[in-house]
Amino acid sequence: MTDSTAPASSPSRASSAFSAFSASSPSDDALRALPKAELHLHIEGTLEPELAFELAARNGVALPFASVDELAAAYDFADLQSFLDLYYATMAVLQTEDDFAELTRHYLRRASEQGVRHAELFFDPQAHTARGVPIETVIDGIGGALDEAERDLGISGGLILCFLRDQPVASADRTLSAALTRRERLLGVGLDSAEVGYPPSLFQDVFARARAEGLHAVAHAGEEGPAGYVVEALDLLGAERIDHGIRSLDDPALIERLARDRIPLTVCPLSNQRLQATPDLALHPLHSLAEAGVAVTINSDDPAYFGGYIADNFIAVRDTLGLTSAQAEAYARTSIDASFASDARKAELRRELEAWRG
Ligand SMILES: Nc1ncnc2[nH]cnc12
Ligand SMILES: [Zn+2]
Repeated sequence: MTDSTAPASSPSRASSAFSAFSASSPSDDALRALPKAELHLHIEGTLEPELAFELAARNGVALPFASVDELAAAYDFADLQSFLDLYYATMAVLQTEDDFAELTRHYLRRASEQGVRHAELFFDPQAHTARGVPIETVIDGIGGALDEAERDLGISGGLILCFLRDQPVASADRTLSAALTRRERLLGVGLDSAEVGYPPSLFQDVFARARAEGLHAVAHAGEEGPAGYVVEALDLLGAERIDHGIRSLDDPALIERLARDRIPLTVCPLSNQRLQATPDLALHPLHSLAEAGVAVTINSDDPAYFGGYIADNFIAVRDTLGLTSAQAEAYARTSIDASFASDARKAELRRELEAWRG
């Protein structure tokens, strides 16, 4: 793999020392140390089997599996829906504010070890309120752990409330109203869950209301669904980033638009492999999107289920598609640029990236 596949923002310098660094293949440790922003991470998707069983026992919730090993063995998915069925069933163990805080603490500790310096966490409140868990319990638990991580680990970040697109629009509307009691905790809103048959257009009004509250807007689109859903997410929801978006490649005009308007795609290689959104990681379109000038970032989606956290995704990309140090740095820089961090925080993170290069 040569530098010709580097993302558009990849640096170029004349010095031979830099060129040697630039073309080298980074070690696992270097990829873990690479300062980066995680922009596509469902906090419920970080629930590891061990913690799921611990919380099940603590809360008296029955899991439909006899052991940690039996649960882990079920992580063999044919598509998005087969994953979602298990994902929603397992998260029933999350009941109290403490449970949500503990889940988030576990994730942020791991994220820190994987070089995450800024984390924008998706959460699915409707999956919890439907079980009788108040939305304040969810937001206060996750938000409290984020505050601790800022203090103890130096990780900045925030929360993005995702509407479940396979639930009625009226439920999304009620969820937004309820969440606005914690407005200061929210960075933005997103759209997730089963995609095909649930176009973004359904959620135009609720996204307009969220944007009027000053919230950022992102949306899953083009994971399993068509490129047309990406266009709808941009035109009708005002999405500032597209989560996944890999099917955009089916529409050359859309690719041109994404590149021209610098609309980031938060891509999740291991997820796409595990959910068969891409037939083989070696054929993943990550670098093709970057070569087309699209602002692409590497993320982990639901790492407890898909075999790896964010640095593991970088490592898997290196081992299958190839990844030079310059490319890794460029993907990390794009993640900082595409984040909703303040300009001051972005400047700090870019300095950390410079220091990583050495
Ligand atoms: N990959 C994914 N796509 C859509 N909804 C999700 N919820 C959690 N993970 C998801
Ligand atoms: Zn996702």
